[in-house]
Amino acid sequence: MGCHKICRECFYSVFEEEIHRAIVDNNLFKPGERVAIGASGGKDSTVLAYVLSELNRRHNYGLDLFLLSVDEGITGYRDDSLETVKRNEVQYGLPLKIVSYKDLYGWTMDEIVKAIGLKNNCTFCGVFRRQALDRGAALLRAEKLVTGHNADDIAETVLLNILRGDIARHGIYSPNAYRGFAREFIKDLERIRPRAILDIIRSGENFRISTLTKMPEQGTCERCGYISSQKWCKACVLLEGLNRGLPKLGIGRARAVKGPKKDVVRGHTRPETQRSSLESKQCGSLDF
Ligand SMILES: Nc1ncnc2c1ncn2[C@@H]1O[C@H](COP(=O)(O)OP(=O)(O)OP(=O)(O)O)[C@@H](O)[C@H]1O
Repeated sequence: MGCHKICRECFYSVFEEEIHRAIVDNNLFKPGERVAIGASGGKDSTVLAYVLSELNRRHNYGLDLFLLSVDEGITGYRDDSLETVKRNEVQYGLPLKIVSYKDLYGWTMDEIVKAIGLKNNCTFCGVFRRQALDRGAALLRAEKLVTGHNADDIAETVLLNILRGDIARHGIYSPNAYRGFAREFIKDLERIRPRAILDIIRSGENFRISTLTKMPEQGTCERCGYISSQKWCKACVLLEGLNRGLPKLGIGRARAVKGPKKDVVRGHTRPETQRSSLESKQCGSLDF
């Protein structure tokens, strides 16, 4: 697209056409597939739900689309956004499925925080959310799950993936602190050169994994049957700790669990507003 300035209408059309091209060029979907859209009620997944349902209609992808929301059980946090998702259900005519931590794990996030305090609650929330999306997709009999991510978040993740190798080796690894650092660094770069974000994403796309690198093998958890590269998935380890009154079980520098079992397709959008605070990132965000 280059660096042309375009008006709002043209932006919409270029944006949607780019997504269509990415879907077609990468054969992301097959006609007749059931696709769950991870719908948090936030801007990224709302854009994703809109664009995917629009393109599905416009280009006859033949997809069965569903909205899938995870209710973490945090008083005053998800309620408003669930209302947004319910509005999207009507606006876009997409069936909505809501799964809750309480139903899936027997604990709300409020109850978890009561048991473990505020220190490690992001770990629980993030791990449980990833698996909840996987479980919800299974309940919907969806072959694919799509989640929404904006360009800033993707650039941060590319940078973090580079930094992590080094940081982990030096034993000072703290994921939340480093995401904050990566975010500020990228914002500084963007101020000097607005294209920096897209360049970082492109360099991430060009990464090649050495054939000598041993990748974790994707298997299933012996306990719950959902995705895991270990005997027990991280969600089961954390849950076991909670239920036994040992909430520290599974917290620490254990290997991160892998993403959802379904193929995951991400909608990339640029955020409308720049978030300024280091702390502003929602905890337990979906890294990829
Ligand atoms: N509670 C949830 N229910 C369903 N899907 C979720 C939920 N939380 C996150 N997701 C999915 O993961 C994506 C990335 O989530 P993340 O927590 O990083 O928030 P975000 O980048 O602010 O996205 P959004 O603006 O959509 O909330 C979301 O766009 C959505 O597709």
